[in-house]
Amino acid sequence: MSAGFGARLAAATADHGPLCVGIDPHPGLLADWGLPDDASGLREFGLRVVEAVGGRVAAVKPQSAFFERHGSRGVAALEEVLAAARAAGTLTIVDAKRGDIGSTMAAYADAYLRDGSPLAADALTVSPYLGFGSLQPAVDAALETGRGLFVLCLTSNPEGAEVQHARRGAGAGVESVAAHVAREAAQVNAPVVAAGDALGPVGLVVGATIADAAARTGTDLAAVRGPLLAPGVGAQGAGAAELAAVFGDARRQVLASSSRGVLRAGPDADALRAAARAATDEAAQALRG
Ligand SMILES: O=c1ccn([C@@H]2O[C@H](COP(=O)(O)O)[C@@H](O)[C@H]2O)c(=O)[nH]1
Repeated sequence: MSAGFGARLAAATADHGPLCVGIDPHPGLLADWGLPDDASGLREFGLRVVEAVGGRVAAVKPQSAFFERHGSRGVAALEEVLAAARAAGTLTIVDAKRGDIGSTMAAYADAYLRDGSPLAADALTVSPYLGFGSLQPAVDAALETGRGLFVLCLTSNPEGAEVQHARRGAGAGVESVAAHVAREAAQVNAPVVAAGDALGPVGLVVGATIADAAARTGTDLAAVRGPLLAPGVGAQGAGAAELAAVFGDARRQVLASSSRGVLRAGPDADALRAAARAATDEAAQALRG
């Protein structure tokens, strides 16, 4: 891969708009689509989404949990969906929220961020709650291979606040956990951006549902100089107004993410495409206007 993830994502959003379509094969959606709740159903579901929106949206984001439900066959289906998205020229983000001590994190990095791995994606969601430093092997792999990370920062669920808004440090150095995560990501991105990339490889997950939490926690999203993955659009209730209000100055870094909001239009490919187009237009108006 020649360009870094931040640069590739910036190019993809310039071409297709700031939307990522989540591939979340919920049991209920599989039933609505007339597919069995087994590995063959997952595979068909994922491939139909890629067929409908591949080459038309900036990225797709398979949710690993729904594939893991069906064990090794489910993971094999995820591998096929990733390969199909790659073949369609669409960026892939595996939403697996991995995080562990450094040596185990290195194994996760090998699985999701190394050339030739069957689960390799363009980016991976990771959890910083074993300490941001525990993510270093994944940061190194992302920098080496031109891939990216999205680190959980201010997640879309209300329970996230009890950890992410908590204060750490002492004296003048007191800051929220979310602000600390953002500052650590900014430090990795700074040299990459200084070298000319539009965005660095370490992004954050910041829910479109968090209202004014970035300001309340002192989290400087624009300063991260990395992409901001914004789940919560559609089924969780956020739309254009929320995207514009949450991200303010950082709005050009945002990749809005919608799963059920698009997937409920399926299984018809034209209907899926139309739902993705409408969600893209709404996000573009909120974030690029
Ligand atoms: O803060 C977060 C982080 C990840 N997610 C994931 O995004 C999708 C949302 O699905 P919708 O159907 O669009 O609600 C899902 O895979 C979550 O695990 C999130 O929602 N919030």
